[in-house]
Amino acid sequence: MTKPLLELEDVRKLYPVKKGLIVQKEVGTVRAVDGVSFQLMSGETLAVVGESGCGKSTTARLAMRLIESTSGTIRYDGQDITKATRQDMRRLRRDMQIIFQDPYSSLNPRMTVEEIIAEPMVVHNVGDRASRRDRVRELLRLVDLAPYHADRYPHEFSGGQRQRIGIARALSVSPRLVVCDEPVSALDVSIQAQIVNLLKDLQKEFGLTYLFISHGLAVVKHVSDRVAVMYLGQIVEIADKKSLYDNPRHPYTQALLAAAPEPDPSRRTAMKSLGGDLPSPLNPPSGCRFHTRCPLAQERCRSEVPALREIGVGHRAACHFAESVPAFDRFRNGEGIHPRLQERLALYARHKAALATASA
Ligand SMILES: Nc1ncnc2c1ncn2[C@@H]1O[C@H](COP(=O)(O)OP(=O)(O)OP(=O)(O)O)[C@@H](O)[C@H]1O
Repeated sequence: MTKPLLELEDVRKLYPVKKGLIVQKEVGTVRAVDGVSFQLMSGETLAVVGESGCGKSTTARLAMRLIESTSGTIRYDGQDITKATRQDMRRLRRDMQIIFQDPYSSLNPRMTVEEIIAEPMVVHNVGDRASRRDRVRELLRLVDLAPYHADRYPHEFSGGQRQRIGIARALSVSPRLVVCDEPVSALDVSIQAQIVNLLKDLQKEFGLTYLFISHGLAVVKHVSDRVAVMYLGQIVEIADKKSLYDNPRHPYTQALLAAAPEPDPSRRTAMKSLGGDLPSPLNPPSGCRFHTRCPLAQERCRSEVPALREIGVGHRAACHFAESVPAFDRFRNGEGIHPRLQERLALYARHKAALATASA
């Protein structure tokens, strides 16, 4: 039986908002992450998906304790890291590495590829100069680059190659947990699949555990074992991949699936046409946070907060009507679909058609 490598229990990150020129007064709180709980099992990939601003990156940074949580417990390999000392954290950081979204800005342009990849080994005092040199070349081969690339600079590489360098750097200290913060979002669609496949191969070879952050469900379909969907700082649905894609129970997950069948750049506009703007985490709606955009919302959704409850084996959703939300298969075929949602989908289809005409 596998053990959780990472556990978050009711974790919150609140940012006070202050105003005033001379005397600063607290005027509100941004609820960036608001009561998030999940377990990430050793060797699995959990994808955290949601629109921009829903708190995915904050969750990732909290998990690695790159930022301090306001409340809640974060356990890494059974140890509560919110209470870990600096020294403990230094040791643990070697075990948890991060791959960033933008391969253009995350590599220091003044450093050679060798220096970039070796940097975590230097920071964590791993090996001597000669062994680090060998390790860099071995890592370059692992990510399908050539050993002679070690002496070059980042600007000499394409986006996909730079991301391979970022991956080699993360793996240089043999971590167990790798946080992948939108690692393919900045890349061409044709390159995305190559990087996703590389990450999957490396996971198999080294038994890595991935926390994979993405704003689109299409990207994580091939890489994840389980998926958590976030909305305004909270997880609204979490399930194994098959249940989530075949039988999404939260109207927001359904909207994400309907609006973004493939990773295309018009996605965010598409979400707008599905149900208004994303509310601010500074002043989130009462009751169910999704009620202001939900085509199925009823009176109680405005006042009663839905719990994230079990609706199937390992499948949890935070919707008062999770059991009665139309099944996605029928939904996809246009039958049994709620009229208001149908209207929104028609609007989306018109919007896409208009985009296609405009770009023709
Ligand atoms: N240091 C900060 N101070 C105040 N608010 C913050 C801070 N960091 C993040 N936030 C807010 O917290 C919310 C969640 O941010 P976060 O970056 O985690 O979202 P995200 O889902 O990762 O979005 P993106 O995909 O755009 O990175 C946002 O509304 C953001 O503006």
